[in-house]
Amino acid sequence: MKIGVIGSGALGLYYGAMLQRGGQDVRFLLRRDFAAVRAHGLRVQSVDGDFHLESVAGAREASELGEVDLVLVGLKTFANHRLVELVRPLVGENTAILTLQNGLGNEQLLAGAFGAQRVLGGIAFLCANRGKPGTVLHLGQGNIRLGEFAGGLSPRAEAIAEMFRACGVGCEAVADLLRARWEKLVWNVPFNGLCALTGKDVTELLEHPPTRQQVCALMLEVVAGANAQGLSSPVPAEFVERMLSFTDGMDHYRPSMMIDRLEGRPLELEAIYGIPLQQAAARGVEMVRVRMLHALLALGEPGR
Ligand SMILES: NC(=O)C1=CN([C@@H]2O[C@H](COP(=O)(O)OP(=O)(O)OC[C@H]3O[C@@H](n4cnc5c(N)ncnc54)[C@H](OP(=O)(O)O)[C@@H]3O)[C@@H](O)[C@H]2O)C=CC1
Ligand SMILES: CC(C)(CO)C(=O)C(=O)O
Repeated sequence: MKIGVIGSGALGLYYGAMLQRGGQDVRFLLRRDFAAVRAHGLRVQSVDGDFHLESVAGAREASELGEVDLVLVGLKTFANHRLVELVRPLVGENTAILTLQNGLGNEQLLAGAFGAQRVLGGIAFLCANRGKPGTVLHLGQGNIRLGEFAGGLSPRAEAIAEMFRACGVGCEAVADLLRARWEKLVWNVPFNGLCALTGKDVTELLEHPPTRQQVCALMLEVVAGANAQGLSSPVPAEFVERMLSFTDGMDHYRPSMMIDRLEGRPLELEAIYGIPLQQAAARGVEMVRVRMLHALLALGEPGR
């Protein structure tokens, strides 16, 4: 498969590298890493074993990548105002577009520009950070759950999931993408925001009983928001316990929103807070703690 990666940071470089190592024809839209990758290839430092790709196809302009079978989107959502123009040159008659970004609203944006039938979304359970230029750090996890924006289990989603698995990435096709997106928000809403706001990592938050309790309360609010959306089946309250014990297993992980705040970049507030708050409120669920967290995060944004 010809695959084009738009947004080649921690997530885009990691999955793109795995797919290339597994035999796919991958090309990357590169910015910060362009010169390093051109000179030395791409290095993946991974908990599953390091590897190096000597020859990597990359360009600084999307128009140089050519049409592909599959576009993988790994932009931060705060760069979504550029998303459509960056993806457009890669789209041919049969191109599918898979966004692995966090939060809500990304598939809608792509569907509005390219048609809902082209668009898939994926939820990445990945802990990856950027290393020095030309290097990506895979700290843990990596499984993906992906599905059609239009809903239902399609042969195309199954085939893409199979391709990821063949390249060493755990991947499952799901029929209800919206449910999977809300489940991911159960993790992202408390941890991304609280870590960005406090400068504490996930382990520090969970080892302090009062903040653990707040994490839990935030998760329950998101579950209530999710269950107002008419999902194929409700997200059970026990899901919160599962997310907490999953995170207990992470060793001082710093979510990317925390790193963005520490490094002075904008935060993915609209996709992870603004749109979920609107969608929950539209169905009669007011997520009060989430609203407070969103307000405090927005207050600290650059330029405010
Ligand atoms: N990192 C992770 O483990 C996970 C991330 N996610 C989600 O995946 C998405 C990507 O996250 P992550 O990889 O961490 O983010 P990064 O900041 O590491 O990567 C984003 C990439 O997009 C590039 N980019 C931004 N604007 C443009 C533009 N106008 N033109 C070209 N490239 C551009 C950046 O360029 P430049 O090289 O100049 O910085 C960077 O390479 C987010 O939605 C995140 O929430 C989801 C699960 C796990
Ligand atoms: C839940 C986690 C940390 C990794 O599985 C993640 O995907 C994220 O940072 O968004």
